[in-house]
Amino acid sequence: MKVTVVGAGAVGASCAEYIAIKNFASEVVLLDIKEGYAEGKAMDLMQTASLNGFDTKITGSTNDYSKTAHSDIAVITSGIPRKPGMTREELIGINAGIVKTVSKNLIEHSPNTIIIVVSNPMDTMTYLVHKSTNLPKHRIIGMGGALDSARFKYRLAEALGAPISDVDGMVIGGHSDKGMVPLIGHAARNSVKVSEFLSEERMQQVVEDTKVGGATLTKLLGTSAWYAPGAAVSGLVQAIACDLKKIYPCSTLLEGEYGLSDLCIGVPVVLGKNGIERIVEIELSDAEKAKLKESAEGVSKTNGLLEL
Ligand SMILES: NC(=O)c1ccc[n+]([C@@H]2O[C@H](COP(=O)([O-])OP(=O)(O)OC[C@H]3O[C@@H](n4cnc5c(N)ncnc54)[C@H](O)[C@@H]3O)[C@@H](O)[C@H]2O)c1
Ligand SMILES: O=C(O)C[C@H](O)C(=O)O
Repeated sequence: MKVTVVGAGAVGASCAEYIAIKNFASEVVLLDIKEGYAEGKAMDLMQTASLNGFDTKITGSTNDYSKTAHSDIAVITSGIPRKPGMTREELIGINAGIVKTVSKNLIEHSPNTIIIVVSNPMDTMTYLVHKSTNLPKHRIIGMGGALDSARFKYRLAEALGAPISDVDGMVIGGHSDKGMVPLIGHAARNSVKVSEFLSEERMQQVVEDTKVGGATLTKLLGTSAWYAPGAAVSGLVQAIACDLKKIYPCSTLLEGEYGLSDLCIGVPVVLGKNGIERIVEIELSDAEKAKLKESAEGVSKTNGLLEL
């Protein structure tokens, strides 16, 4: 199992590290445009192998895509991150050009690869990969919901005073400050709805804290987060590589599901060896449907800024 990660920055390196530590891939190639950077990150990570007990071989490449040939899975983390006060949507001008070039280069050397898009604004970048390549839809996956759901669970556990392993919750919709739809009505503490434990006000606070999860960290760090994003990507990669058939909310091209079409947005999907093996349509309340529709309108508006 060969995995390529393009963009050896904060998220790309974190993602490579988690993939290696989980020890399911034979090879991870890190590629970056900055001279020597990916090679340096790869060497540093390889020097953790005996300490962390993994056998995955990590190599680096400065923009040489021949090294990525025959990748089963390719992750795109190349592009600029936001600074405090910015929205993800403001990154479109620079990142669209990068994502378009990178996906073209990847497919040239790995025509059968499954692409996971991470660069922001992620839903629009995922849509761009659809529009600019001829990959089938099940092989183009946007990562956002897995991260947002992890943050939702963190906030739920905090509010409940419960261990995170006792908590279940999912965030669908666009990966944006305004567009996320944390499904609080479905969230549970070991099968008991969280509304049994939390007031309406506290639940709303959890929802709001979740939606600004990325912005909160960006303000604290001066750039956007990388540990949880890297871990979330590694979860998706593992589900595909090991054919786990796990459900994650991922950004995928909708063609009528949830009453939406011609955009990529986060909905629950089953991930296995073929990439997105099924879009799962869950029953939503009228309020949740309205929020998803509003979120989709936001994503479509950003998609409208693409030069296709
Ligand atoms: N979808 C998500 O949930 C999520 C989570 C975190 C970050 N992100 C996004 O991921 C992207 C990367 O974030 P980061 O913190 O790792 O940034 P970073 O600046 O640390 O790393 C980005 C890397 O991309 C490289 N790069 C730029 N252009 C390239 C090209 N054409 N080819 C190859 N490499 C290129 C840069 O040299 C840099 O090393 C940002 O757009 C950020 O907003 C998304
Ligand atoms: O917040 C960001 O800009 C990065 C990423 O989308 C995140 O949610 O951490």
